[in-house]
Amino acid sequence: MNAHCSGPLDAGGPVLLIGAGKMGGALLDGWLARGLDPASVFVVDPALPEFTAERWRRAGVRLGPQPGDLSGPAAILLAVKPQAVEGALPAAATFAGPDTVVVSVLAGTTLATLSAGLADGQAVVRAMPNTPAAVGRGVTGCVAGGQTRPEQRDLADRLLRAVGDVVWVEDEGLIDAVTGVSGSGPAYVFLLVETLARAGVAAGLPAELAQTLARKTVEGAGELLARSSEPPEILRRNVTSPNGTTAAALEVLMAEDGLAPLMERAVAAATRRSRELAG
Ligand SMILES: NC(=O)C1=CN([C@@H]2O[C@H](COP(=O)(O)OP(=O)(O)OC[C@H]3O[C@@H](n4cnc5c(N)ncnc54)[C@H](OP(=O)(O)O)[C@@H]3O)[C@@H](O)[C@H]2O)C=CC1
Ligand SMILES: O=C(O)[C@@H]1CCC=N1
Repeated sequence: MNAHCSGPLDAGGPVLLIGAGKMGGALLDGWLARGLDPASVFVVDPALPEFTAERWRRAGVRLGPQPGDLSGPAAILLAVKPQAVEGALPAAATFAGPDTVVVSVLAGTTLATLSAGLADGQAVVRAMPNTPAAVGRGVTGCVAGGQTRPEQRDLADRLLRAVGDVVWVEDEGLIDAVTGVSGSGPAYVFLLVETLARAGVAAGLPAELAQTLARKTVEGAGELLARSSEPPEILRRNVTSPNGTTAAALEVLMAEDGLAPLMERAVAAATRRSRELAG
């Protein structure tokens, strides 16, 4: 089952989200959009803006549970900043039961760090989603800790697959590069829109028109890529007439000092930062 399949999402028990900012909020919105029963969702986040809190409260999500309100949820989704992990793990440990799977989306926070803050034998999954999860179009790379039973891994998979595609790796070391490509990747695409619009202005377009054209172009190209079975290279070639305008632009972008080495450096920097966050 994936985000595009029918049938409401069923976690088989309560789900507790700890940290409901940009990523946690995107996951929660994705779950609700996929039909997860709001009454089974609990949120701990002392910093929720009131309009967001009110929207979720009205949807039936339960905010600010106390330990007596919830014991041993099926899953705890940890989505605080990596720097806040030490404050959040004790809360996760308080709510977790022996069968709870704790799924962390924290960049650079290792399975070992998570396990050290939880009860012995607690099932843990380290996941790296991305914000298109909010519209059911995310992609998440995950690795399961050794104590995680198959049905707990399946639950983590269901929660993450409800908001997009999911890939599992066996080697935790790969999650840093997953972060560099897909976790951070949406930002590179949004930057592309911004810079394409600015380049349009530099080429003589009014700013608003340049922004519309850049945004619609990336939206349309993404949709075409999503719907086509062709690899991106063929889609690129389909735009490129011999000796035409695209060829002129690609000569710049595909030069030795063009986009490829720049993207390689960017992804390497993100990957390195993810490793640094692990301490
Ligand atoms: N944004 C993204 O695209 C992605 C983010 N991630 C990961 O997701 C995690 C969250 O990132 P993001 O959503 O951007 O960050 P946000 O700051 O938007 O969200 C984190 C939320 O958690 C709250 N919080 C802090 N401490 C606690 C606590 N002890 N208990 C409950 N809530 C707490 C924060 O409050 P306050 O503001 O007061 O600190 C904030 O509201 C990070 O670890 C990041 O690495 C992973 C993939 C993609
Ligand atoms: O920038 C970050 O650290 C997080 C992880 C991936 C996307 N945002």
